[in-house]
Amino acid sequence: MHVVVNAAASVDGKLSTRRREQVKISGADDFARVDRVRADSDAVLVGVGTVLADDPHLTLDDETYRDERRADGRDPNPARVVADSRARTPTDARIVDDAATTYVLVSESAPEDRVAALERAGATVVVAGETRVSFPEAFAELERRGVERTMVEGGGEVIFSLFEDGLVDELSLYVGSVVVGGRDAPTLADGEGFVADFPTLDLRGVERVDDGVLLTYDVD
Ligand SMILES: NC(=O)c1ccc[n+]([C@@H]2O[C@H](COP(=O)([O-])OP(=O)(O)OC[C@H]3O[C@@H](n4cnc5c(N)ncnc54)[C@H](O)[C@@H]3O)[C@@H](O)[C@H]2O)c1
Ligand SMILES: Nc1nc(=O)c(N)c(NC[C@H](O)[C@H](O)[C@H](O)COP(=O)(O)O)[nH]1
Repeated sequence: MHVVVNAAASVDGKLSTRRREQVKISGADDFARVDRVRADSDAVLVGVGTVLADDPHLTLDDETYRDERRADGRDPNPARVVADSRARTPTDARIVDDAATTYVLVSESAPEDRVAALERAGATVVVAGETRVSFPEAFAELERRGVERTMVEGGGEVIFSLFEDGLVDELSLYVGSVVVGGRDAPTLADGEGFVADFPTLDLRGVERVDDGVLLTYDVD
């Protein structure tokens, strides 16, 4: 599985506020770039924290990208994937609607009634890991279902885990010209944090976009 992480952070590295309320960090050009990266992916993944905070739809905004994909014999929108160990995704979340295939990755500890409710709402549930989603296992299953390229749109807990598992191939970080602050505000990589063996990156590009900077990296 090729994994591309994309996020937008404030200059102080925050993805949202201490209240976990969404902040519009990207401008129009960056959101247009995000749409292109989505269009080039088989799936777009977020954590359930992002679903509960932002209720994202994760489909393509630009109809021409859907037309391109149809012409290539692909689904018009990439699949949507939620990492959701305990199946907390609300059945009326926008990510569960019928605009695209939705996979909910859960652990063996997910309550059966929640799993059944998500399946009834049209989601495909993939069980991987005992108490927390195991990304290596879940990605192997997604690959069996034809997902070879996944874009990850956050949040900080999921991004940290993917770095911890050594699964990230590329990172695009848009740094917006704003200060959010807050010691408890989500950052690009939260989780437990590393104390040694920090993942290192190769800086591939630096580009001014809107009034911020787009940094692109390959992960070693
Ligand atoms: N600026 C951006 O680019 C951007 C992008 C996405 C989210 N956000 C913000 O980030 C916040 C949400 O991020 P978050 O860090 O709270 O949540 P998250 O989206 O990273 O989801 C975390 C949840 O995912 C589930 N999960 C399942 N398996 C996991 C695993 N192996 N490792 C880690 N988590 C696993 C757990 O239930 C966990 O609570 C919101 O405030 C949102 O607005 C910002
Ligand atoms: N690239 C980016 N720039 C931002 O400034 C910001 N706040 C997000 N946040 C990611 C988050 O999950 C968003 O909610 C989805 O990018 C919305 O996706 P939809 O339009 O609903 O498909 N992402």
